[in-house]
Amino acid sequence: MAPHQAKPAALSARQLNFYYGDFHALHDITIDYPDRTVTAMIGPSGCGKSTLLRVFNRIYELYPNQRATGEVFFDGLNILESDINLDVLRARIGMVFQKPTPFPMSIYDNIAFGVRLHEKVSKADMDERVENVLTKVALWNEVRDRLKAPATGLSGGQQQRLCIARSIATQPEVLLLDEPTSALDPISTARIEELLDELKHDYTIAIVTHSMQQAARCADRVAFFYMGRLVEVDTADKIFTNPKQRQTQDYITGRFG
Ligand SMILES: Nc1ncnc2c1ncn2[C@@H]1O[C@H](COP(=O)(O)OP(=O)(O)OP(=O)(O)O)[C@@H](O)[C@H]1O
Repeated sequence: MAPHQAKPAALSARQLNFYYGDFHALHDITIDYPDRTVTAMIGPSGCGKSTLLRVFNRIYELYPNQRATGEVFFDGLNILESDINLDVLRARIGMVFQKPTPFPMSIYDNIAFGVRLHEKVSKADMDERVENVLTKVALWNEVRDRLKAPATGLSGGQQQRLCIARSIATQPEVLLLDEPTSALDPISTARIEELLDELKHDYTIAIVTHSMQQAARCADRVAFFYMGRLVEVDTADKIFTNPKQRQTQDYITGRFG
């Protein structure tokens, strides 16, 4: 691939609208998430960042009166179509939430649980899978001697790395991260940011963040949202040095939000 050739989109929304009952939360969102790229989603509280992430794995369908219109393409399919297998979709598009959400089970089983739902894996292969993903998230050395201990005994930063490990254990193609470091100390935050840099070689990543510094450090592309609309999306460099829209400029320089 030539250095400046655009990467194909792993995930694309087209004319996407989202409603909480009568409230129209997302307006005509059209955006591409290029393959194996980190896209940060920024914007003031309530602008719709988390709502958009929740559309991408159709988690909103667990709640009544929430609906999306438009199209979201993933691997050639519109994933908003009704005949999509949601278990498979959620294994292929993994999500990590703001607060670490380990299952109330052992460190090992936190990872093995999701894998067992989707695949028949021998004990030896499962052991290898667990070691592999824990190594990827730089947690293996910290937990290798207590894999059978409850995950809830880990620190917040370790729990969040475990949740990322759990998401990648089912070998997704896309990772959705909703403010994954907002509850973490600076050292755990730095480790997760380093991790994103590693993971983007294998996964397409969309991360919601309130930290401009984090977006600048981690993201290849940045999308700025305001009041349910996508104002602009561009390379991180352009958004932070020369955005096209005045609203973006105002937001990144702290004039509002
Ligand atoms: N369950 C819900 N029912 C009704 N309205 C909702 C619901 N969840 C979110 N909203 C509204 O949808 C809009 C977008 O919310 P969303 O959580 O996506 O914003 P956000 O940009 O992620 O905000 P934050 O940065 O504070 O997390 C807001 O106006 C919010 O009040």
